[in-house]
Amino acid sequence: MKKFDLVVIGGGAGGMTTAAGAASLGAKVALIEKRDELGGDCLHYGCVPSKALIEAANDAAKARKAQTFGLTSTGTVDLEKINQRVKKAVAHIQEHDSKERFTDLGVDVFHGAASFVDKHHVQVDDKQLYGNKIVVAVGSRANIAPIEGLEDTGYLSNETVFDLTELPERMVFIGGGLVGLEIAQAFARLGTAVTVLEGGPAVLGKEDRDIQAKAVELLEKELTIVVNAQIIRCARSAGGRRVDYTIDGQEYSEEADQIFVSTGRKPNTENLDLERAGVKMDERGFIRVDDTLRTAQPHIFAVGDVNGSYPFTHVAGMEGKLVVQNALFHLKRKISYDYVPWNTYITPEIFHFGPTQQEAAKTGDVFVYTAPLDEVDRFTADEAEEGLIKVVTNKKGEILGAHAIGKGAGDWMQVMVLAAEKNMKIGDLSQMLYPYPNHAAAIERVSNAYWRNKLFSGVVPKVTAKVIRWLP
Ligand SMILES: Cc1cc2nc3c(=O)[nH]c(=O)nc-3n(C[C@H](O)[C@H](O)[C@H](O)COP(=O)(O)OP(=O)(O)OC[C@H]3O[C@@H](n4cnc5c(N)ncnc54)[C@H](O)[C@@H]3O)c2cc1C
Ligand SMILES: NC(=O)c1ccc[n+]([C@@H]2O[C@H](COP(=O)([O-])OP(=O)(O)OC[C@H]3O[C@@H](n4cnc5c(N)ncnc54)[C@H](O)[C@@H]3O)[C@@H](O)[C@H]2O)c1
Repeated sequence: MKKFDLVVIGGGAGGMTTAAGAASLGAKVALIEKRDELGGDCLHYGCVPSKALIEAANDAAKARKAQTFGLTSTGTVDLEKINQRVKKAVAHIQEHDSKERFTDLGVDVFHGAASFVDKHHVQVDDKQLYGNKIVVAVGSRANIAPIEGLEDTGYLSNETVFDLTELPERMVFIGGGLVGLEIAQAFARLGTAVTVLEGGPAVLGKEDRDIQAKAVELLEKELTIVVNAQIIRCARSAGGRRVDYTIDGQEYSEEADQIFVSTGRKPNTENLDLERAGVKMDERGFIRVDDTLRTAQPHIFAVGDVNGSYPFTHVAGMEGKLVVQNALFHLKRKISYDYVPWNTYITPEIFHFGPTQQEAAKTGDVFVYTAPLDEVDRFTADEAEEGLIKVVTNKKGEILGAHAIGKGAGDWMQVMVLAAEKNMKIGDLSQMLYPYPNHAAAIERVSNAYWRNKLFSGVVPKVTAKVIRWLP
């Protein structure tokens, strides 16, 4: 039997970061992945294909609009070719996440579904591996809502949608979370008539209210969003497929060629035999961890989607890095989610960092600085003026939260994370130069609003006026 300092189960974002980090420090590491390729959901069925599809859809939407800005292009869509482009992006990144890269680092890579034999032994196919420490990084998958007739009617999920070869004329999306909205808008931009049926009272409910309102206003120009929709059944119909639902007891139906289901995620913990290792799960099957990411067994850790914290690739990576230190050096470093930003890749993008205005207001006095993007020259030049930026501070001007919706916001707002981590104040952000005319000047604009409030109202202008008159 092979013995390892660290056995990592799951070769996605969390598992790969952990395995690579531990091997680079000299640990003897096994990485077990049940699929043929490493990379996990993010690479194969999540972030990468969805972002490639979004980019292609935005190109199609631009091509269709071309005449309005003096170009000619039809914007005709060939979904098979578009999905080839998506697969090319996946294949390219796969090279970086290849088995060879990990074996070169000294990691022993095993393919097969792993399960626990006991607290230190893991079974993969006919092999048993011993792990002094073990990291569970098995991720999550689509949690398909139990809807009458859905299985027989047939549906798409994030695992099958990128194999479509024909663009559907009409699509219904059940579930308006991040997965649903990003892909729904991409199809709308490719030319599909899209309806999103969301069971809850709102979409993008975690966003700042002004950002959410702007996002919904813009999305509704391209697709239909129905909230409080209680799905009762799906069925085949003469026109293709049908979804029946109620709102406040009133029954409605939506016809579609394809139904896409994005009703949340569930952890991949069923077949791991975690109870043999004494690892505890919550009622939904997510692995319980403490703030050092240890499970009920101090030598077994859980990172990424499977621990139910923040289901993002960058969080899985952050957790993996912490676990390398805690597992190999017996440390008790605590995870902090204080500086976790996320982007919603609808168009225009949403950037989210820290508490929203509404959340921060519950904890004390807050100051809010906002600017609409139509006041920032580059957005005007790009004809992308829809959007806004909002920064929430305490009374000292320290950044609590930063939120934006606008073209490329997920990139140009990144500096806000650094500013908050380094305890910079909003005023500091107007002290750096912004090469004219970049999009990040939105941040300059909002930080200038801070100085305008501080300096140019109240007593300061009265004093400076006197000084100016007094000087020769
Ligand atoms: C459509 C979509 C778009 C997304 N877009 C983004 C985005 O833009 N940005 C972002 O930050 N996040 C995004 N996410 C979320 C992101 O994909 C996840 O948060 C991330 O993949 C979690 O990484 P992980 O390592 O925990 O799990 P995964 O990446 O899922 O990796 C888990 C791995 O474990 C393997 N495995 C499972 N069970 C076993 C077993 N018993 N034995 C061996 N191996 C096993 C799986 O095959 C898989 O390869 C998106 C998700 C979806 C669905
Ligand atoms: N840009 C990104 O970083 C990105 C993109 C996609 C996904 N993700 C991650 O993946 C996670 C999962 O996303 P998701 O969209 O699958 O899940 P989610 O939990 O974010 O959204 C699921 C939605 O489906 C709705 N729903 C559930 N059951 C329903 C039903 N029967 N009928 C109608 N609506 C129903 C829920 O109310 C919810 O709004 C996200 O939380 C996010 O962290 C990130």
